[in-house]
Amino acid sequence: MATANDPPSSLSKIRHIVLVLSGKGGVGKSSITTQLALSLVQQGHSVGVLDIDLTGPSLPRMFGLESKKIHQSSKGWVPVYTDASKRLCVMSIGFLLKDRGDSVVWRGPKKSAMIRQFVRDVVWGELDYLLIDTPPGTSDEHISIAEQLRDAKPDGAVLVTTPQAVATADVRKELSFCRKVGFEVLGVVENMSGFLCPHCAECSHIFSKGGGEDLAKQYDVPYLGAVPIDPQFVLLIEEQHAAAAAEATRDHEGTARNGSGFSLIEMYKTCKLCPIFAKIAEQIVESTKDKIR
Ligand SMILES: Nc1ncnc2c1ncn2[C@@H]1O[C@H](COP(=O)(O)OP(=O)(O)OP(=O)(O)O)[C@@H](O)[C@H]1O
Ligand code: SF4
Repeated sequence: MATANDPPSSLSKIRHIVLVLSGKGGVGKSSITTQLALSLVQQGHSVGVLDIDLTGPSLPRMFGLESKKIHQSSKGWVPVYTDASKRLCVMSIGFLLKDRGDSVVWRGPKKSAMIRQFVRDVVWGELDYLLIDTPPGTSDEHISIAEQLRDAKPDGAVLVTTPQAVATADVRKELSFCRKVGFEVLGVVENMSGFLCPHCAECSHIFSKGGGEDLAKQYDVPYLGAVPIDPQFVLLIEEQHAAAAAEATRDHEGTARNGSGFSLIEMYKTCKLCPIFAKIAEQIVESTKDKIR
């Protein structure tokens, strides 16, 4: 018989659970989660992505799924699949809002209840990786997810920072949070580490550099790599957004639907950040391969 301490059965067929955290907002946590998911899928893994940023959910847009809604099955909420191959699915509060512009202004208990539902009532099925994208800082959402995952043995957390001292200072708080709640730190990623010129692929370090690597050394945690700002990645997301909007309009008008033809998984292969993330994903696979949940 299941007891209160048993891990949620919704997570029982998930091999690895990895959280993505950052101390500061806007450092690119959702972009990192998205690209990590795409890289893991390209390497043959099945991936689910849970967005617990309840006040600023950006994953539906990142994955071109803004017009999608969640379906309820007899077993619970069915996440949204990005394509017919069913290798990548996403769950976000963004799919539950009536209007994309609706804001979520909730106190702690309501947020905790929502996160509990996201962990327990989603039909994730069999997955190699569940990536959990969190809001910045160490807020109600973080405490709730730590409580919900207490018995589910998550593999650990990836911390995202930008190179500047102000961002790395905030990541220190995140490191201390991970230690308090028992999340292993799988590594630090330094995002927005230089600017990739779209013309010649030269990387200019417009901010300082090396803050993420220094932090990793100081705290004796793995450094997973530096990710430059790539304007092509922003264009890719915009292009996908336009394709998804056109598809939603066709649906609305009742035009025969054959999909937008845009596959983020395929298109991402053309992005200069793709090989960088392939290496980051390989390191995460290596560090989690012997962990059994
Ligand atoms: N390496 C990158 N190259 C190009 N654009 C990037 C990169 N990283 C992030 N961005 C862009 O910066 C913006 C903010 O990124 P993102 O939404 O991922 O940040 P976040 O840390 O998740 O924000 P929030 O604080 O809202 O959770 C987005 O428009 C994203 O496309
Ligand atoms: S990096 Fe090279 S190609 Fe890019 S803007 Fe500068 S000079 Fe021009």
